[in-house]
Amino acid sequence: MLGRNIKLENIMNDLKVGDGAKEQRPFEYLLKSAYVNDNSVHADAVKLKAPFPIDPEDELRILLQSIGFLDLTSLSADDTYATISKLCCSAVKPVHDVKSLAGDENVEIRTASVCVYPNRIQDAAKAMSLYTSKPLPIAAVAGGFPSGQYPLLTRAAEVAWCVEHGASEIDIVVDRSLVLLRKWGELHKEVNTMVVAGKGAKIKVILAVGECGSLENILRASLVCMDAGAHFIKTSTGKEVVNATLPVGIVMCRAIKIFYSRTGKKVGFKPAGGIRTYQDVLEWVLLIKKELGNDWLSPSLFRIGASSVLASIVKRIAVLDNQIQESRKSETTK
Ligand SMILES: O=C[C@H](O)COP(=O)(O)O
Repeated sequence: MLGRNIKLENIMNDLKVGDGAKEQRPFEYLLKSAYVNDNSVHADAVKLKAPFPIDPEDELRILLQSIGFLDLTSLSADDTYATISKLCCSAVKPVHDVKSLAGDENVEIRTASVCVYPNRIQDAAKAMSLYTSKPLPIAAVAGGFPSGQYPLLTRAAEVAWCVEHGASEIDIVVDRSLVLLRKWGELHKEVNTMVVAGKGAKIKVILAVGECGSLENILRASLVCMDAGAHFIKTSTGKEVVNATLPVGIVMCRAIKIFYSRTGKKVGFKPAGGIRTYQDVLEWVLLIKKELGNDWLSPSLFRIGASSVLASIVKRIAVLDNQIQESRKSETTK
């Protein structure tokens, strides 16, 4: 038996709220009463759309920091060693020297991890060893990615296999039918089984929000996945028609906040899928700052999953770097 079979109604009775006091209401009550006001969430999301203009030095700092949040991803059916090697090379040296920074600050700019299919884990490990003496974590997708429509036994075995072959982070998918049919006990069991199979690896649970039916389902599924042991909750696989959106991000962050206030446990958040531009990244960073605060602005609690946003960030960094240097020059010649 790979996982502990925990009954949802028995699990949360003794959880604590943030101040250490006992939470009286059981988790099941919280789950049943969890409610989303869709209109107000959508209105809050619109406010995140207009954070510009930002001071160039602040923007540069945020974009450089955001590289460190990236799970630099390649999840294509035609990935080969060559693709993964290129990915790893970009991950360990994502930008050329930024002249407006001190030299040693440049050395620290790397992505949080690389994210690949299980069969490419060893390619990533090999390539990483060629490019750096301090390899980045390798994340693998598993658990019947991207659909989750496979037996739990093989999905859990896939998680264990990935860990044995060198992945320290596993991005698993949920079976969307359990969310749509609100089978929360079964969802809890599935996620917990895969967490246990990961033997301590960081488990990011992908809800595939575009296929969850409603914001309320997303809120409830987020709570269940965290209670089942998810270290991160993640929006999307990148393969759904609708992937990461700001309203969904708000709801998932609020679930993280509720869970934290009940348990004192900080669960991470990973938007992924369709994040393509540096403006998207700025919006997600702002969302985290507003909803969860600066504590979450760290790779241990915030990741961005993206296969093709890095080029946009790097291009913008070069523009800002030039702009800052020009303005420093003109300051000194005054
Ligand atoms: O987990 C990451 C996603 O697969 C990335 O999606 P993307 O290719 O739309 O950036």
